[in-house]
Amino acid sequence: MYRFFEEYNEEVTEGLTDNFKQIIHGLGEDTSREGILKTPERAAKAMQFLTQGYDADPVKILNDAMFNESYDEMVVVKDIELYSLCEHHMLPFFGKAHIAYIPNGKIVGLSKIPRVVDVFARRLQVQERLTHDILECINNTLQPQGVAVVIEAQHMCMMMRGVQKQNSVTTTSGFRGQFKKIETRNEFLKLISSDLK
Ligand SMILES: Nc1nc2c(ncn2[C@@H]2O[C@H](COP(=O)(O)OP(=O)(O)OP(=O)(O)O)[C@@H](O)[C@H]2O)c(=O)[nH]1
Ligand SMILES: [Zn+2]
Repeated sequence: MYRFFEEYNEEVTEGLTDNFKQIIHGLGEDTSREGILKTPERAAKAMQFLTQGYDADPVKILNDAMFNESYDEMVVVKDIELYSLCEHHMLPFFGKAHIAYIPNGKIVGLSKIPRVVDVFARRLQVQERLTHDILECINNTLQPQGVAVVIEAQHMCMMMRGVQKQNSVTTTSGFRGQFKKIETRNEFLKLISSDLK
């Protein structure tokens, strides 16, 4: 889901470039200065890159890589790095997602799980909805016996500005199916907190 230069939508790039020029001017900068001359266009492309998740179909990503398999133990993919933008300030929040599911006759290609994380992270988000979007997408598409999502993230809007707390980490989680059971949930939480590599 990584855009290449050719794939930037020209009309969108032009519109965003004009707007970024105004923003930069509004901030008191000289938009004709050499170092800044191309910045509106760079920013327009950067923002399109960071929100490319709107164009992707996470259901298709999962559906195209599902295989019949009788394995019915927990599958855990942990420490998936993620970068998103908070919808309130459009500043980054970033951290890790830990995801598990228990198959119900079908497994999914492992790389597709981080891909689904990226599809939802590369949009304007709040951490709670990001967690929920990933959870529901895997639950509805793979229809496993259970699915669990934990996200730990730091929000630049709480670090660089506003309350200016550098060390707070926000954790959100969601559980479906078998993970509603305390033993299953505990096994997952133990696996994601272990240092086993
Ligand atoms: N629940 C939730 N809140 C978020 C997330 N990202 C940013 N926020 C918060 O969104 C809130 C917006 O609050 P407002 O009072 O409207 O905005 P603000 O005046 O800029 O708030 P401060 O950040 O406290 O200065 C802030 O409390 C942010 O910390 C998120 O992913 N989830
Ligand atoms: Zn914010």
